[in-house]
Amino acid sequence: MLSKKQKDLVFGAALNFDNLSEERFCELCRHPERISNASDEELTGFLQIANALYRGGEPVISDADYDFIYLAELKARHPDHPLLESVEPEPVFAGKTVDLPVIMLSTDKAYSLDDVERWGARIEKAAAELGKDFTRLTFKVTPKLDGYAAYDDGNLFYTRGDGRKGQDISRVFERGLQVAHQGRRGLGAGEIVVSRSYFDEKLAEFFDNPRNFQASVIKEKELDTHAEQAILDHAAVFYPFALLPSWTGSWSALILDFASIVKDIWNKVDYDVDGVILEIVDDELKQYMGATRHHHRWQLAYKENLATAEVRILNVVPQTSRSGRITPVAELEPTRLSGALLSRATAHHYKMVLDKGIGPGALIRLARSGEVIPKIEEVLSPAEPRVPTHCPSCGHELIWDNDYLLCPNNLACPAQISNSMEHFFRVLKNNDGFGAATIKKLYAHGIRRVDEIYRLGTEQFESMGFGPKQSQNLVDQLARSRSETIDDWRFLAAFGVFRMGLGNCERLMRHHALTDVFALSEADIVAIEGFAEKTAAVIIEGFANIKPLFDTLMALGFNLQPSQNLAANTGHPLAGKSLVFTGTLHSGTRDELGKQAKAVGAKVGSSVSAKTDYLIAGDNVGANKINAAREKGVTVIGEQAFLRLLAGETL
Ligand SMILES: NC(=O)c1ccc[n+]([C@@H]2O[C@H](COP(=O)([O-])OP(=O)(O)OC[C@H]3O[C@@H](n4cnc5c(N)ncnc54)[C@H](O)[C@@H]3O)[C@@H](O)[C@H]2O)c1
Ligand SMILES: [Zn+2]
Repeated sequence: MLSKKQKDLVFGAALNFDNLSEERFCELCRHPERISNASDEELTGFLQIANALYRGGEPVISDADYDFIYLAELKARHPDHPLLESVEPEPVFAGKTVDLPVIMLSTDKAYSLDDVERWGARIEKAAAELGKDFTRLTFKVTPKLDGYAAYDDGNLFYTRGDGRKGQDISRVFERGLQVAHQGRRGLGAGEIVVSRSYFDEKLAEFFDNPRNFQASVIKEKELDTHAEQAILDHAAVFYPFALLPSWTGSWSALILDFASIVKDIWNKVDYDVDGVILEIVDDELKQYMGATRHHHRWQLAYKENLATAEVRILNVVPQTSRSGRITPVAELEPTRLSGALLSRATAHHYKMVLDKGIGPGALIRLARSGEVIPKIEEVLSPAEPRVPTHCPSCGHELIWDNDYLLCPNNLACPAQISNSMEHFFRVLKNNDGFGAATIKKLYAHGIRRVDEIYRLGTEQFESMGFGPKQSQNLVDQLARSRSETIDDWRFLAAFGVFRMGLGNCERLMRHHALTDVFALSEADIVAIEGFAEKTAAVIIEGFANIKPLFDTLMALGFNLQPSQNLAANTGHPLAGKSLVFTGTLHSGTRDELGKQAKAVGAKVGSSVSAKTDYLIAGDNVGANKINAAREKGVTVIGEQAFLRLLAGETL
């Protein structure tokens, strides 16, 4: 149950327990996994209450749980939900709100270098649009203070509130709060923070956590004596972001040394820090990029997800995959890791199970990777492994295929057939309701192929034990999956041909039309970059195997979108494009880069015309030249963007 103080925070934030009883709220706190069964009303109610408690200094769940479980659930259900698109408000205490001098937003979050690089690519694009040289931009990295956000305009002091209206808390300066580093007033946005070492030494017995303490500093009522003392001791201060220690440098310097820069900045201050903030130092570009309702596009919070845990394996069970390979799935002592409750992990294959001793009782180290079921990377203490001899699904004898155990009974193995059907709908993506449970039921009623599913009507679904509403929904979803457009490469990938996942299908179809894939020779496939000689024969055999099903489904009719690049006839993003280089380049001479571009099928010209696709602008290019190119409809890109295109990536 919640304490009186916590309940006051909820009511103070104009929330109540109408949609979600207090009991249910507490139940969902204790059992995060149950949030997936909560209704939408319960979920949003839960988030709002948890947020009000967090802002009021009484968090009931960890930040990682909040982000990775509860908020993630809302993101998965309703990516455009208004709660996700605005700043999470602070509860309004009894006082009145005032307009903030500037809008204070939240931050966009990144948890991997990939996320950071995607952000960089957006900045590079914006820079090119403004005719700015990306390589010359300065980036700044500062510690992300985990305190209480506030704004100091030199006259009044405000809380962040909902980002647009906050509360006047000027009183805390009257109480003696200092600006960090004996800074002056009026330095804008920052956070009220308390020294980590001081908190541990002097405050930990009186406050649950620093957040709890920070919230107490701004309370209207008289200050707790410990809080008062912390202010007088200058352990609690207002830290304007402008005074934070920082790293600055170019994008390439940042990316090259990312891990050590982050580590260094992270540990620079003796305050709670929950990440680092990356931003560009260029007012014009910042203004150009602007903000969503939630965050500035020129700023990014990088957080780390370092948690690992030592976990005991309870049992290892074999699972037959779509391709017949047997996956070893370890059942674990349920373990909480950066927010998620994990109870299963997979080993790569049975060879690894044997080599590393992945058996019941083994101790492993798990790291959270963003996948739902993590992979076992490290075995700390091995145990006797058990290797199955027969397929857990069909009972057929298993054979070894290199490192893998394989069920060769692919035509009649229930697991392989069901998983293939499930795979089809999952890859197609434009449908709902054909998950494992549905497919299992269909299999039990004799369904073996996807085309059979497409022929079912509501009556047949009902006769198989689906309710009337669900039956209608399944029929509607089947119709939807045939009427909504599907990229042709995605359609091909849904058949699950060995080695023909989404990436390879897309690559293949930049060169060949869907109807031609069954006539391809090994040489045709090997000629495409990214396909190895060894796999070409397997791929052709795989296509031959799916041909009957493919033809049947095509006859049913799907709304397929042919791939674009057929005309250029090589898969490369620069193929068939005309380029012009200008300005000082750093990664090679104009001639060298031109040659490389030609090698992938680009045409290189010396002056810009309406036929030019890309103007690659190095350093020291005048704005006039860039504007003139743009007026002709030419895309202006920087050297880095060009290098990425050259490497086969898209912008
Ligand atoms: N545990 C819970 O119950 C609970 C509930 C709600 C929210 N949360 C946590 O709060 C987070 C969202 O809070 P948020 O909206 O404040 O977003 P945020 O965590 O992204 O923080 C954004 C804020 O960072 C601050 N900041 C700190 N250092 C900065 C720097 N160097 N430069 C610029 N700004 C800096 C600014 O005040 C800015 O407003 C979630 O990720 C979640 O983890 C937890
Ligand atoms: Zn089998």
